[in-house]
Amino acid sequence: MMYKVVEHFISINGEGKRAGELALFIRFKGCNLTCSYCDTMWANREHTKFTFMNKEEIHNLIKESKVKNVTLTGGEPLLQDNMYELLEFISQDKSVNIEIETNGSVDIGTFSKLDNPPSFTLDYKLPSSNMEDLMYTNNYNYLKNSDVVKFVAGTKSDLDRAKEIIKKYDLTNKCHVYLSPSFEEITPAQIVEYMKENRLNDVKLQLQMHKFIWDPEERGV
Ligand SMILES: C[S@@+](CC[C@H](N)C(=O)[O-])C[C@H]1O[C@@H](n2cnc3c(N)ncnc32)[C@H](O)[C@@H]1O
Ligand SMILES: Nc1nc2[nH]cc(C(=O)O)c2c(=O)[nH]1
Ligand code: SF4
Ligand SMILES: [Mg+2]
Repeated sequence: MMYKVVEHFISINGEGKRAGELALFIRFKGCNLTCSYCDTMWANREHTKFTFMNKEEIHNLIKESKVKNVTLTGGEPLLQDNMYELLEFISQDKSVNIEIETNGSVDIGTFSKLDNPPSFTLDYKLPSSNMEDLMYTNNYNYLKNSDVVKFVAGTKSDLDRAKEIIKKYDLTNKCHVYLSPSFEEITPAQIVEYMKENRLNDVKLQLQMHKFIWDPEERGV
């Protein structure tokens, strides 16, 4: 099976549990959502060029990189045909930590049953994304304590909704919970204020570190 890869690069992970650590990023083409704030819409467009890679080539890329942390992102990585087969293959290599950035609309149930399952960073798309209706909340039954549920907020009402969802599904007792500003739509300080006012314990503010280090529009960093 072949997978559509639009870019791969080594950087520090700007997001997630391993933020600040080196990671190899593999970005897959295409997405089923159109979030209002998406910073990688280019990867989702029909005309965007890609390279077909098979599972052995992807595993070789990982081995040759000599980087332990691998982030599969996109686009929506879990929508590639036969993603299960790729994950089954690369997860046999216990020397790598696989993280998957996924949008919260795709069922992660089958992937979480792998022998050595990857860590998921599962978004819950808030109202200002315009994608909330497509969230598949049954996924919260499959969360492991190494996973993350992430809320990208652009408004105060987004934060209210995130608070409700965290409570409704008891997320802080199931996994890590991150709140992240939709870049330049709300300030990190406003999120911290909200966390203080609402005593949001066990929730972490997360900033996209790479957008502070490099030009926020730059690709491949
Ligand atoms: C580009 S997405 C790719 C993976 C998957 N489609 C998803 O949405 O999780 C990777 C992460 O970047 C976040 N993101 C995209 N645009 C952003 C923005 N403008 N500000 C903050 N985070 C953003 C997404 O919410 C997601 O957590
Ligand atoms: N440095 C860096 N860290 C990231 N963490 C998640 C990313 C993504 O686009 O999914 C990303 C990215 O594009 N760059
Ligand atoms: S789900 Fe992810 S890749 Fe798709 S539009 Fe939203 S942020 Fe962009
Ligand atoms: Mg995600």
